[in-house]
Amino acid sequence: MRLHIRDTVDDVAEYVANYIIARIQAFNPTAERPFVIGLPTGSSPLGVYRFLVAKHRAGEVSFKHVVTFNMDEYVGLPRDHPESYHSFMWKNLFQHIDIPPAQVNLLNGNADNLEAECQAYEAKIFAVGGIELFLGGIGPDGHIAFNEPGSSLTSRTRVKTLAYDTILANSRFFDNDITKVPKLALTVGVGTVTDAREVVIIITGAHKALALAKCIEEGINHMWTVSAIQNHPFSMIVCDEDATLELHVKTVKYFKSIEMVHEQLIGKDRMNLRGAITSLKGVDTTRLLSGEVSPTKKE
Ligand SMILES: N[C@@H]1[C@@H](O)[C@H](O)[C@@H](COP(=O)(O)O)O[C@@H]1O
Repeated sequence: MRLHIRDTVDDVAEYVANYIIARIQAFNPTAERPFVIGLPTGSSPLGVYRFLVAKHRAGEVSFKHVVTFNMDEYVGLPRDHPESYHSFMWKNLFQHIDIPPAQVNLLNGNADNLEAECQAYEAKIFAVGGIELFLGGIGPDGHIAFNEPGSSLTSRTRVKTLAYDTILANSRFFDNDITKVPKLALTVGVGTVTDAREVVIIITGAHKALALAKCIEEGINHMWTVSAIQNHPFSMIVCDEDATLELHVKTVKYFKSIEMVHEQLIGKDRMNLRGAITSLKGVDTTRLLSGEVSPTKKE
């Protein structure tokens, strides 16, 4: 697992958006081979979406061959309700980019048969060849999508009862009235997320510091469902300084030093792994870490 620490929430958003753009471009998607991405709602990805829209308007990225699957949706909330995740995604991302509507997938929380809706969603993900990159946020209790504490770490898309903490946290979108917050949601499972070929998680704010520490410094635990990404072969967390408050100094230093070496080796071009390997040849990595030598200056 990689951890990238950025100074502020805006820096996190810019980093993640640039990373996604680089991944789409490196993938070089076509109509036959689209880039499939899983997307979250909430305040965590908002800056990322703003940045993606700006880059799209500047002609730097196209979503014509991108297919999306959103993580979750409330049950029983009308699709056009301002707080439905459907409304959120169209308002903050989809209506501003060139993605064909048929390539947008959101769970239908008003389906007659919710179980069948969840199974069809999983089948559709499978049919397009799986998810290339799943972007996620977390709740302060470490839940990913609506996989509340105690959820199975192999869970699939299903109906979930929301935890009281989540209802309370989300009441800010419903006039601070918990009675207006839906109590059920459809959500992808932890297993659905970790089946993606890459997982990128945004964690910002001091209120999520404990969750970040549990996710990184302790074992995999169903009470902090995001910790399941420890088992993922290609996962990354991007956090701000505030979110590191509960981490050991040693942990922060470790991940910062790893990133420093990484940056020195491959610079801004994070896709250029071939270049990184070439630059590594003949370089003393211990001296590289200390800043004594640079990857390009071989002796
Ligand atoms: N189901 C969503 C999650 O997918 C999201 O990660 C979480 C955190 O939201 P925020 O980013 O606003 O803190 O809220 C909800 O519970």
